[in-house]
Amino acid sequence: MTEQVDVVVIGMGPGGEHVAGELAGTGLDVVGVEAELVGGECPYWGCVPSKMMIRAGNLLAEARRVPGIAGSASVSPDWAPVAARVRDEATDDWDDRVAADRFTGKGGRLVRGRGRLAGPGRVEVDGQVFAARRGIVIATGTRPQIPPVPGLDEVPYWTNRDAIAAKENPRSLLVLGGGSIGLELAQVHARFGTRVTVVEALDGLIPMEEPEAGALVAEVLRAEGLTLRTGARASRVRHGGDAFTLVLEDGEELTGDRLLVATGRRADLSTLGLDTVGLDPTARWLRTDGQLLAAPGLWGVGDVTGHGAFTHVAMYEADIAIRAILGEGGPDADYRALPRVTFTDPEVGAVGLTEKQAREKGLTVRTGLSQVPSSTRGWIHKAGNEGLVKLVEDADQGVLVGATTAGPTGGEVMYGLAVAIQARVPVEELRHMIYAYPTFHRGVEDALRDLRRD
Ligand SMILES: Cc1cc2nc3c(=O)[nH]c(=O)nc-3n(C[C@H](O)[C@H](O)[C@H](O)COP(=O)(O)OP(=O)(O)OC[C@H]3O[C@@H](n4cnc5c(N)ncnc54)[C@H](O)[C@@H]3O)c2cc1C
Ligand SMILES: NC(=O)c1ccc[n+]([C@@H]2O[C@H](COP(=O)([O-])OP(=O)(O)OC[C@H]3O[C@@H](n4cnc5c(N)ncnc54)[C@H](O)[C@@H]3O)[C@@H](O)[C@H]2O)c1
Repeated sequence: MTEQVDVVVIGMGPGGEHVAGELAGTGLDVVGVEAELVGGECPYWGCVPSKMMIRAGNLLAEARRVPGIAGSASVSPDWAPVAARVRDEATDDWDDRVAADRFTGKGGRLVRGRGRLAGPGRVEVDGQVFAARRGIVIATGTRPQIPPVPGLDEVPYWTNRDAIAAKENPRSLLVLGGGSIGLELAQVHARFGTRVTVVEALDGLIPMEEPEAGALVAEVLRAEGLTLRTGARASRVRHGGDAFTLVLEDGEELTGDRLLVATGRRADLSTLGLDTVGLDPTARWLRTDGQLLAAPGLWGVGDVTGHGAFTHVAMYEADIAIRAILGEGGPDADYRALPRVTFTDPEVGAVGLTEKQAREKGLTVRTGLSQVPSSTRGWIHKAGNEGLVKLVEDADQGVLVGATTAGPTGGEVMYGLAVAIQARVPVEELRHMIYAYPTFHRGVEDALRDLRRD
């Protein structure tokens, strides 16, 4: 039995839910297919609960900064309210009824199960086949990429899902991977009293961002008592007597009650029936054009496209696909000003290219750097003022192509620079505008002054 509908969306995470909900709201006959929870990784095991944990950890850190500035404070960390908030407020105990009702309330039809393509314009879910008149959208996200470390597949390691669902914070935690997931969760747990060790294979932390930002975060984490091993590869993992042992290539052995593997994420295209529409099921990402089209009548949005594993990218791409499916047209996807925030403390905001990426593109690069502690606001702020602003200029064009803003509210400070990069505001123009005193974003003015040819 084949059922005719207008649109089928496979995967109802932030990207898929947005496409499906908006299109259903226009009166189209939309089927949303979801194998797990409507809402996807972000609200149940990602952004939202992790940021609740970070909010709690940051409160503890702020309280510990009271001495010398505002008297004294005694802090007794307790994970119970954090775990309760994650259960009760963020995830409804991992129940997606509210999200499912939100979609069906717009007129959409939710089909629970695993969807796969069954030829052009057709999707199969557990034997049920839907033929889509207007289009199909693949929004199936990513899952953790587990590295081939000997022994790892035999031990009960944590992924982000276990870490988010944990009712207790462990006494000690090994974190494999010093990217966003690893560092955000590492710092939170350390602030709650867990002994944390981070092992990162590359030479610095958050290696996809500017090395200055990684070095700054490393300095702060070390000062907070975390043990960091960068440029370190695990050669074996063991588990016994309730403890994990990570053996590094240089022979060092690290132990912990829990092991969190946060070594990146990957899309799994192998089970989506892509071969039935002439696409490569062994590809790393679903390749799309500027309108997010992967093949005639087939769109891809979100993590699965490989343009940046962020909820805001999924939502942005969803909007483009919605317009394309409705035949409204509109500009192609433009990732020049793609913003990222690693929600460590200091927060690391970043947008556009890093200096290295700009040089690899053959641009004539000038960089400018300023330090938050030497700005007026940073000096006033005192404890917890670590941070920097780094700008990357295309010197031939006289415009910024990248920026990093680490520090208190670093993610918010980044916004103005994202506008500058997106709108190609001339650096000369940025140099001659007024920056409110004494804000953290005045560090941008200092960094502009520092722009020089290297
Ligand atoms: C710990 C953590 C913290 C994060 N923090 C942030 C943050 O602060 N800010 C930010 O922007 N991003 C953050 N992210 C990333 C963010 O969660 C993802 O970028 C976002 O969820 C991607 O949305 P998506 O719709 O592409 O995919 P997903 O959210 O992965 O949703 C895909 C959905 O598709 C379903 N699915 C897969 N295959 C099928 C199939 N064949 N049939 C039916 N359904 C299927 C899955 O069950 C899932 O529900 C974080 C991620 C993690 C893990
Ligand atoms: N604040 C945010 O927006 C936020 C937060 C968390 C996650 N995310 C998204 O989720 C994605 C996945 O997060 P992630 O932290 O898993 O990936 P990541 O790519 O950010 O970092 C993974 C890190 O693990 C390292 N690594 C890989 N293999 C290793 C090994 N065998 N041993 C030691 N280190 C190894 C990598 O060099 C890298 O630094 C991020 O890229 C990001 O897009 C976003």
